[in-house]
Amino acid sequence: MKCSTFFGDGIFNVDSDLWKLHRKMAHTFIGEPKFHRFLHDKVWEKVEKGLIPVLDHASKQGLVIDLQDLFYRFSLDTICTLVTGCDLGSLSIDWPHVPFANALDDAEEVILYRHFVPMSVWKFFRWLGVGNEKKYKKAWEILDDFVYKCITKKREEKKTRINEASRRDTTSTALSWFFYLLSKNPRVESKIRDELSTMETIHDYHKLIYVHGALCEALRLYPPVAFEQKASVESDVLPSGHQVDPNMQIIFNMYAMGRMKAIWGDDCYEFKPERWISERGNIRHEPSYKFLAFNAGPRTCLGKNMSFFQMKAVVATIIKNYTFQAVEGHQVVPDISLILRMKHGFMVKVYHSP
Ligand code: HEM
Repeated sequence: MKCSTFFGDGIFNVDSDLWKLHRKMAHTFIGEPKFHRFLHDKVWEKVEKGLIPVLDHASKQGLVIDLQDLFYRFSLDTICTLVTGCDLGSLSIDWPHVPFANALDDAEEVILYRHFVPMSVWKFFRWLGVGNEKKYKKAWEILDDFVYKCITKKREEKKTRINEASRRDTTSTALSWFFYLLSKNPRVESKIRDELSTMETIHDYHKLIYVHGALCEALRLYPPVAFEQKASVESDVLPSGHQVDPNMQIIFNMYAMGRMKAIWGDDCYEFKPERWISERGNIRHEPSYKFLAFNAGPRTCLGKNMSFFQMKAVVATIIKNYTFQAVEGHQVVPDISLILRMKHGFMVKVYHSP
C-alpha cells in the first residue's frame, strides 16, 4: 500500500480486486470512441483558445514566460474539462493565480518525503500537525475546496477526480523537458520543422514519426515518473539472483535507467530521436521493460496514447508558429518530488516564426 491518503481509493493507490475493477472501468472509458472524439475536440479547443492567444500575446509584448507553467496550465485546463466538465481557464493572458496547481505540487512533494522517512515519524508529525504534514493538510483542503466548486457530488468521486487531475503533471512535465532539450539541440528542432512542413494540415499529427521519436527521447532522459516503488507479496528471486522477502520495498529509478550505457549504448546521454526510428522509417518499438516511462506489465499507463496525442498537438502548433529563446543564465534543474518537474521552471522569450 502506498503512503498517501490524498489519492484516496483511486486506481493509482489500490491493489488486488479494487484495482482490477478500477482498471476495467478506466480501460472501457478510455477506449470508447466517443471519449476519443471528446478528447480530440477539447485538446484542439484549448490549443486554439488558450495556447495560441497566450503565445501571441507574449510574443507581441516581448514577455519572458515560464514554459513549464504554460504547459501545466494547458494540461490542467484540459484534464479538468475532461473529467469534471469544468474549464479552470488557468491558461489565459491574465495568468490567474491557480491555488489548485500549487496545492497539487505541495501534496506531491510531501508524498515523496513520506517514502523516505519511517511511517511512524511522518504519522507523528501528522498527529502534531507540523512541518511537511501541515503543508500536506493545507494542500488537501485547497484541493477539496476546488473540487467542491467544480462538482457538488458525493465525496468518493472527488478523490478519483483529484487522481485524474494529478495526471496533468506528467504530460506537462514531459513537454517542458522536451522543449528544454530542443533548446540545446537546434539540429533536432530543424529536423522537426522539416517534418512539420510536409504535413498538409496540423491535424495530421499521427503521421509525425520524427516528433514521436523526439518525444520518446525526452521521456527516456527525463521520465516524468522518475522512480517506482513496488512491494513483493511473497518471497521471490529477481532475474539478477537477488533474494526478495515478503513485503520488501523495491525502488527502481527510471531516470538512471534511461542513462545507462548497458541499456541504451554509449551514446545514452545524447538526445537522438533517430534512436527510435527503424531503417524503414517507422517507429522502432522498444520493450516496456527497457523503456519504462509508462511503466510495464499489468499496471502500465492507460493514458499513453492520450498523452502522445496531446503532446503532438502542442509541439506541432508551437514549432510551426513560434520560436523560443531560453533566458541566459536561468538554471534548469530537476526538482525533488513525485514528478520530475523543473525546480525553477524554464524561462523563455517567445517570438512569432517569420
Ligand atoms: C507523458 C505522460 C505520462 C506518463 C509519463 C505516464 C506514466 C505513468 C506511469 C509511470 C504509471 C505507473 C504509475 C505507478 O504504478 O505508480 C502510470 C499509470 C497510469 N497512468 Fe499514466 N502517464 C502519463 C499520462 C497519463 C494520462 C494523460 C493519463 C490519463 C488520464 C494517464 C493515466 C494513467 C492511469 C489510469 C494509470 C494507472 C494504471 C494502473 O495502475 O493500472 N497517464 N502512468
